[in-house]
Amino acid sequence: MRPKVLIIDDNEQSVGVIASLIVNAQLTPVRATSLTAAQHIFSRSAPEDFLCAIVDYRLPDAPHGQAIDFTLASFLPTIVTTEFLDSQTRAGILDKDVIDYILKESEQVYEYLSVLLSRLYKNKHIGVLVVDNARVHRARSTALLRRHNFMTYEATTGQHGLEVLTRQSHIKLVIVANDLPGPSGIKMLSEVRQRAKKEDIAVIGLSDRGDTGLSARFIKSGANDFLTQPYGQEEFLCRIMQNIEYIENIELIRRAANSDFLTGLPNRRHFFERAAAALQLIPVCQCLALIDIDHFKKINDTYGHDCGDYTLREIAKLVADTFKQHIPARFGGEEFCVFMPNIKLHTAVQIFNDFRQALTDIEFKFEGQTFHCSVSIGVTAIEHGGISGMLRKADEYLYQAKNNGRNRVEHDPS
Ligand SMILES: Nc1nc2c(ncn2[C@@H]2O[C@H](COP(=O)(O)OP(=O)(O)OP(=O)(O)O)[C@@H](O)[C@H]2O)c(=O)[nH]1
Repeated sequence: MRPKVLIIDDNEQSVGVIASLIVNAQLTPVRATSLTAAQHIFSRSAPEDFLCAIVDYRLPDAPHGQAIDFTLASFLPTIVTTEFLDSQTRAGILDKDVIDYILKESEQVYEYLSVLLSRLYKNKHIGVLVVDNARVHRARSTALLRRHNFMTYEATTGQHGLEVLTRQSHIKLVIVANDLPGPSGIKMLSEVRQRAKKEDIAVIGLSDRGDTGLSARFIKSGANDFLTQPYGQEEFLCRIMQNIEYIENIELIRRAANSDFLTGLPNRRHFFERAAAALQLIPVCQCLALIDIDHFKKINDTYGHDCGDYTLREIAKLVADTFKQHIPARFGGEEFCVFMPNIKLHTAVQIFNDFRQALTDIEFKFEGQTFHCSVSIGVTAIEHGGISGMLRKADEYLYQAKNNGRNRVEHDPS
């Protein structure tokens, strides 16, 4: 079920815009035009159904932000919208532990709201580790992070922090103070950098206002960013968002660079990297197979190119599923490749024969047409010449499989 977002606002126009943003973020808007209506809706729902609430500061039955108190008391992460904002109101809103406030003054502000919503949703799966010996500082940082739906972890020493990092692979950001019992925060940072690059785990160093050299030391030692204490809540959260988005963008770029556009399988370049690394790790008992769809041109010619694309995607799903323990890839055109580390030839040949048989049994359906497909496969376990040598050998067997009538597996002599 899609999480819900409670909108408490009596302005039809802004409710319309906010509701469509919520729908675009794949969430479900639930509307209330007053505090009383919101209380009624909420009394009939489970709090965990809601991702957050978007609350107008001034409502007919709650003119001074009382609706904000209600959503916060109901443990709903709250975003405040307002048409006016003097410094006293702003301070009052920020005092209330809200996620953020949005001034309803331009379309760009609604764009920011949309970013905020999708972040709240994504943050649920992101871990942030706070390493600080000062309990008050730790508590403040984790409270702010939890308000934004992050999973938070705390450590009082660098060693403890490294242990947490080892156990929790979803930690993407570490906030570390320098002054820790035992080795310093900078020492911990250099240990983190031996395990993970800046693009994999972001580190923000905490520096004191009086110590200007510390922030530079953090950056030179591999930190992505630094924060000077005492920090404002808005600055803190902007830095967190910026660093998390940096990690996510790199991940997106990496995924795009490593995968085949049509099928989502790893591409040829990525395959070479992974297979070569696996071969180096265990240089014996490796198998490599080339899988080629039979008479694929006929599918394109008979049912059209879109049907050809559909067939490639369907077969790729089967390849990904069957060989998820191994290293599969789309090599280009109608050819797939699988590298199997640590397997005997006869076991690999059995797996490929089962795969070939399973594929011939599938009835492909595309725009009212039904048809069957088959594949020819060449398998080798001869590691001579590295991955390129194995590919040449597998290609020879694939050629034999095509010549011997297709829909078959040819391999090294047993
Ligand atoms: N739809 C679609 N077709 C592709 C794609 N890449 C390559 N092809 C087509 O795949 C076909 C491959 O044809 P051939 O090399 O003659 O091989 P085949 O028809 O499978 O015959 P055999 O391999 O000898 O069994 C060509 O018509 C290419 O245009 C793609 O991404 N999408």
